[in-house]
Amino acid sequence: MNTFEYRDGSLFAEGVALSAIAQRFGTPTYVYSRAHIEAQYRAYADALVGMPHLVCFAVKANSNIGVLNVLARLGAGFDIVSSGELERVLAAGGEPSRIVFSGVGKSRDDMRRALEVGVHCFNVESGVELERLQKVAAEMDVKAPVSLRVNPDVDAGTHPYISTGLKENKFGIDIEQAEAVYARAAELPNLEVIGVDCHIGSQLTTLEPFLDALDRLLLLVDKLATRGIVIKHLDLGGGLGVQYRDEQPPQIGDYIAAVRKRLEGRDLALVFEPGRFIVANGGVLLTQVEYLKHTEHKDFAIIDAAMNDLIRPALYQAWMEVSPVQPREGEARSYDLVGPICETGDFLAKDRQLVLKEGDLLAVRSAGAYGFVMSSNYNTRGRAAEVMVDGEQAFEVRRRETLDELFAGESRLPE
Ligand SMILES: Cc1ncc(COP(=O)(O)O)c(C=O)c1O
Ligand SMILES: N[C@@H](CCCC[NH3+])C(=O)O
Repeated sequence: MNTFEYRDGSLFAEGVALSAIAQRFGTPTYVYSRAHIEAQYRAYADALVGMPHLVCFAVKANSNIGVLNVLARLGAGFDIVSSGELERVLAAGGEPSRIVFSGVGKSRDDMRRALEVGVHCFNVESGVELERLQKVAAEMDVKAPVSLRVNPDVDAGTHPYISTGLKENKFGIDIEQAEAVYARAAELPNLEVIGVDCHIGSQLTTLEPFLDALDRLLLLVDKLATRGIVIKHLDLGGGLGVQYRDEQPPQIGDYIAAVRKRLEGRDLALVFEPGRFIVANGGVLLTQVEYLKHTEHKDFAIIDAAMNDLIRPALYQAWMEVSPVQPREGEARSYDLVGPICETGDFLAKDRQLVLKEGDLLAVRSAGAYGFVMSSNYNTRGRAAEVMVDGEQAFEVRRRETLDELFAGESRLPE
């Protein structure tokens, strides 16, 4: 589904021209499409119809409260990794009983708050975390629902920084050790074992690694059953890839059909934690050309968005498609699109054939996931605004950060 399309020579987000958004809210600005986010969530949920399931949006991919609210209204669950994300979900109207809590470093405060509001499940990533959770739950005199995140040692075939299911990664419990840790969990009085969890990586473009991991999890579920440990749900994490350039990620329907087949005859509910799939192609980063700088070796378009706004190209050498908002006629040149930050790694795209003039608007596509959430204040740049388009209307769901807000909390030393 493509919600960003040209009409009469101008790029639109649903019914709103991106040029109008730039005029009203300035640049750089993230622009999201409600219709896209809803359609992607529904595609996941619809594929699972007839099986007990929970689609928990991975909040780390885009934690804007407007975005979370759109999903909460559809009845989505949420996958969180901090109490900050927990508070965002609550502020957005998310249902605590549909929250799963992932992450290798949950603090005692994180655990207390999640137990207080009553999350669906803790995805526990180590034996030491399990012992801590038992202690915190005992102090509160409650039972904590628990899944162990196992590391199935499969190669997701994705960028090494976003691959999480290999033995050498910090995530999860080695599948070889999992039975013993489950046995311990079953002994602990303030824990209730309910699931098995895994997440092997992000931006996967083939199904095999998902299905290999699932097969390994099912073997574990059977072994646990012989010990009398009954697993109620399988959490297969997120990770389904999207198209940034010419990738051909699997269709959600094919993925779920393959999962369905493997679960036939079993009494298991399913949990998924998709992030990128729901939001990546539902967002663009809108930016303006400040200068065109021609050197003997290169043509640079210096734009007002930078690596602090969108770090994916610098960090993962990620390809982000760039489209002119109002394309011009003329002879294209090969531009590197670079920001104002004092780093050679500050680029959003390289060697793009474009016809540009100073002041032109550009849309960096597929920026709805791991965009704003990974932004920083490097070079004392305020964070971009975020706008949600809903049909013919555009709402500012986060205003541009002012310098006052940026400095808040800092102070001089006493005289
Ligand atoms: C535990 C966990 N769940 C879900 C996700 C979401 O992944 P994706 O955005 O690739 O769907 C991640 C990020 O990779 C993760 O670490
Ligand atoms: N931030 C990464 C994905 C990380 C997934 C989180 N476990 C990206 O932009 O591709």
